[in-house]
Amino acid sequence: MMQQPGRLIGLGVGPGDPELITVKALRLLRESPVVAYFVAKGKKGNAFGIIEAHLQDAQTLLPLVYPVTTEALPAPLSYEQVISDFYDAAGEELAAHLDAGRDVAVICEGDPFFYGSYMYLHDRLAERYEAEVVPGVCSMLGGASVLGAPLVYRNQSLSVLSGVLPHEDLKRRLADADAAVIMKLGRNFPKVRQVLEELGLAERALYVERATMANQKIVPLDQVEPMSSPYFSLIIVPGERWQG
Ligand SMILES: C[C@@]1(CC(=O)O)C2=NC(=C\c3[nH]c(c(CCC(=O)O)c3CC(=O)O)Cc3[nH]c(c(CC(=O)O)c3CCC(=O)O)/C=C3\N/C(=C\2)[C@@H](CCC(=O)O)[C@]3(C)CC(=O)O)/[C@H]1CCC(=O)O
Ligand SMILES: C[S@@+](CC[C@H](N)C(=O)[O-])C[C@H]1O[C@@H](n2cnc3c(N)ncnc32)[C@H](O)[C@@H]1O
Repeated sequence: MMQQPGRLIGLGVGPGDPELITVKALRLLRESPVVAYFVAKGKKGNAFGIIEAHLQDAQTLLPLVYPVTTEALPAPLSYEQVISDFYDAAGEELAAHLDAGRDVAVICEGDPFFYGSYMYLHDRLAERYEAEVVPGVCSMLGGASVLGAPLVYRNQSLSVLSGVLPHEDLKRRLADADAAVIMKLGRNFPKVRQVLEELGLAERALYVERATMANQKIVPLDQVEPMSSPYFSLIIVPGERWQG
């Protein structure tokens, strides 16, 4: 008899505070024989840290270690090719478990479909296997809550921007925004702050590192050490308050 394949599950585990995981994510995490997670080389993994207390001995752990995040690559290697090969290999690793009939939960910090690596596995596997995605509280909402910053009033629109954008692109998009969230700071922080200053937005902007995590840090934007900003930080430019 053909083995019934396992299910691929993208599990959002929230922005850091272990209590911000959903009841559904926790149930599916406990029920999954295989738990996969992305992690940078030499790190523990932010998503992993959120859920590790719930793991049981019988569960198989599958760390998916990024071959590169910020390191320069020797020619002829390109970042895109290395990353794409890595996702292909990770997809096949998961497929072996799914073919053997085992469900695989891929845990994701925040929400799986909001800049989450799970998306690249989903794109590779969701047509071959049954896939379920459980949304999570994303970092910008965790960030807004700890910063005490209502994001958008009435008919304002919110722009979510990547700090990786070049200076001029970022400036144009921010100049047009009612309210904005800027993700992916890290080495991009000095450029992002410079753009906010040029637009006169720096005073309205709020900065947080590792929002809702145990080592969360909120620092006034003008006091952030330029090269100390971690990748897991973001900036919020809240919409102008509506005096309703
Ligand atoms: C290259 C760079 C550019 C960029 O962000 O675009 C980039 N990651 C960078 C840095 C970095 N990444 C991580 C750390 C350690 C953090 C720590 O542990 O403290 C550091 C910092 C460091 O190494 O110093 C870990 C990490 N990253 C992702 C997850 C999984 C997840 O969140 O799901 C986790 C682990 C989560 C966990 O631990 O749970 C996910 C993504 N990271 C991507 C790209 C995309 C995948 C590649 C692609 O397809 O391009 C994707 C999927 C986002 C996307 O596609 O949007 C940027 C350099 C910026 C710069 O120039 O400074
Ligand atoms: C690869 S994306 C993952 C986003 C995640 N899937 C989510 O739903 O928020 C990583 C970026 O999300 C932001 N981020 C994720 N978690 C964060 C947190 N707890 N505090 C601040 N920023 C965070 C940072 O801007 C970081 O560069």
